Amino acid sequence: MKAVFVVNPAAKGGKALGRWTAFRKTVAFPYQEFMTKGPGHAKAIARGFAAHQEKENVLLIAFGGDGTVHEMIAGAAGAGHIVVGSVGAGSGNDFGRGFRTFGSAEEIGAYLGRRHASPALDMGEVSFGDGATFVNSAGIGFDAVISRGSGRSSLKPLLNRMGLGKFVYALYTVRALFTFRTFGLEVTHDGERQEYRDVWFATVSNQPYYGGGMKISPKSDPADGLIELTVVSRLSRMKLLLVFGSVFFGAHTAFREVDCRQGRSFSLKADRAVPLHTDGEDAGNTESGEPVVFTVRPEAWRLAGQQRTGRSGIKHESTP
Ligand SMILES: Nc1ncnc2c1ncn2[C@@H]1O[C@H](COP(=O)(O)OP(=O)(O)OP(=O)(O)O)[C@@H](O)[C@H]1O
Repeated sequence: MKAVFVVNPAAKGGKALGRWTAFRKTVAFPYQEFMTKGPGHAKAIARGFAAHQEKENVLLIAFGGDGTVHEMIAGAAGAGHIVVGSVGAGSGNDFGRGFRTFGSAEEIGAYLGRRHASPALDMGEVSFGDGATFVNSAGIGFDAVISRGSGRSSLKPLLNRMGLGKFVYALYTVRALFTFRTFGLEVTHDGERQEYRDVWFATVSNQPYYGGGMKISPKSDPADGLIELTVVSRLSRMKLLLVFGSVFFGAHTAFREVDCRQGRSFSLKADRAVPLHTDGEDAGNTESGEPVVFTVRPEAWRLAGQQRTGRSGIKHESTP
């Protein structure tokens, strides 16, 4: 198996480059190296490998954050000869909380030598713009506003350099808490229609974690051919803060204002334009009254190493 590193030198406010310089000295197997030049480049590199099947299978290793591995999986989707691995070198690294990642070059060497499992896992697809994908989660509302604000923040590089990257997220959470306007939502799922009022956010998950370690969807399993919807609605600002705090432990699902559902497809129609995120990256605004469909694409990509999460079944809460 051929090993290819795709390095995002800009991840974690540029710290990833220094980490890569040290990491590459520890690599004791032959490899190819690519440096990404900007948004979309990691996807294009993965697409290039996906389009040309050689004799050898390819292990594509993302060296960066969630954005980098998200792009690489999108580019490699459907190519059976590509296995995707990751070394978490970003600020949030939610991918590494839900999926097995490599901690050292030695581990990658061992994987290449021993041919560990490469399970085929699910990916999410979103009918938005030219079509978007997610491996962790995608959603609309309050959390997407935070992703947008913290992603664009001029404070992010500075706080990242100081090792305080997570503060950017906290800062924008508090800001959104005071400025966000809730919305009405219609969800269609399995031929059933559900209406929600005063919605803060609706997130569709493929794995349990998002937002830098919040366990938003505790029962999500990227190997089950299903995705999970979490809708948070009809909460005061203060109670939302409480629910947000409990998300770190996955305890929020006990609140009656948190509704969880499981399925293969969810159509979400908001009554006003709302920001959308895919894997924590800003994806633009949905249009008022226009449905956005979130669908699971089962066994779309292969992960290097045994999958770490995996349970089945989900508690269906009562709806508001
Ligand atoms: N050379 C580059 N210069 C600037 N941005 C780049 C470059 N290469 C890639 N990018 C972009 O950097 C963005 C952030 O990358 P990534 O998500 O990997 O790191 P992060 O934001 O630090 O980590 P995390 O998403 O885990 O918090 C991505 O949108 C990616 O497309």
